[in-house]
Amino acid sequence: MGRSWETRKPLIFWAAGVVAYMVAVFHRQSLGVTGIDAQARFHVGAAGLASLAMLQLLVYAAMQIPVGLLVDRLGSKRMLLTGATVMALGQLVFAAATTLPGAAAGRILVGCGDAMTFISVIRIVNLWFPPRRNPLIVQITGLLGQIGAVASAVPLITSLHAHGWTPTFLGAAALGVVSALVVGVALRDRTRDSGTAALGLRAAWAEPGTRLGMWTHAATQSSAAAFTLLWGYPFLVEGQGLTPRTAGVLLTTLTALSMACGPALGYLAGRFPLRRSWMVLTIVAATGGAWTVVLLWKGPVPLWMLVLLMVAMATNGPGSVIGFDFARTFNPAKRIGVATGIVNGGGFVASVALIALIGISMDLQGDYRWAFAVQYPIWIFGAIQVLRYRAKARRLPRLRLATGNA
Ligand SMILES: N[C@@H](Cc1c[nH]cn1)C(=O)NCC(=O)O
Repeated sequence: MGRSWETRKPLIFWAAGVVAYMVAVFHRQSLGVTGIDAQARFHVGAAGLASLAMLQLLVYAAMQIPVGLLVDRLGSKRMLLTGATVMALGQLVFAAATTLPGAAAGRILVGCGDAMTFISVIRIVNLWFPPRRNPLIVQITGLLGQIGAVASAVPLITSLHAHGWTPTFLGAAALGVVSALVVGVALRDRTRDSGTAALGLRAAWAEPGTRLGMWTHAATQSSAAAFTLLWGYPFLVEGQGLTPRTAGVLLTTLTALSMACGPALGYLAGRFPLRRSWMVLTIVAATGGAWTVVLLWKGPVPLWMLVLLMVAMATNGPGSVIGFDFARTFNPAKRIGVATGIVNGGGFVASVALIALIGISMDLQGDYRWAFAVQYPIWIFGAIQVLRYRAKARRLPRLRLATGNA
């Protein structure tokens, strides 16, 4: 019994964290899938709806470093429980809200609780699994989170049409109870860190490997994130003249391919840790290359080329996870929370900035081609920073971490 518990407990703890993460992604996506009803309920147009989504993402991004510090001090279990409770509260507020400020308060709470979840799960993986298996397990965590996103659409829309707004979001809030119960019963934390938060933050930031991870996350994930979270559907329907159904199929294809790509990249990153930065640069180049063909195409882009664009962007989410692997291999376990927070925060700040820049560009000149061209500075600057911090990380002597190289 003792032995089998010892071998099973990492899996049980991780599974509890994954349940919490899937519920968090369900909450995160709940505004997107109920957007049309939200516009009617809060008397806002597309811009008002986009502002609510951006607000939630901004709070998520802004919370990454404080939450990372708290994860290091309080452990994953407390943070996952707090995150589940705050998100449930957010959905309660959203269920009752009838005005835009009320809705905004709900989305702020959801963004805040969501911010506590992924970092806490990454810490469970880092502490309980052997280093070689970390990249694959973190990829599978991301993949299972995507299932939470896909699974949110049908139940929420069905419930919205059958029972209406308030009961649907009360139901979503109740999921927080499930998440808290699973974490409360199944997860045990390892010992807490005794260092000070300020020292942890300074040390994690000073480590070039952390910033290598941050720029990896920013350069890889922003294109697909902006596409799936807001601009993909209007680009495909208004910009390319596709039917809503074909646009939906392409977006689903992107998510499905991304889920298939995760384990493959996780395996490669674990097997060839010294080639991780090349994987990152290849992903950025492939994404930039596919977009360049699409943006330069005269007239409507053929469907096969749009499919190739989806294939290239499908590598973005899994590629971004390599950033967390840099954080892990270049930082000791006691500051893994804050290092992961820096990496995750960088990726989401870049994604929010890209979403905003595409919107501003569309308002100014109305052409999707020019609007999507705002991605180039992010890719180019991101790739330069990856090369720069890779060189810095390689120059430092590495005594401590087996795969601490780029
Ligand atoms: N880049 C994502 C992870 C991912 C994996 N596959 C697709 N996306 C990320 O940063 N996740 C953080 C989170 O809170 O979801």
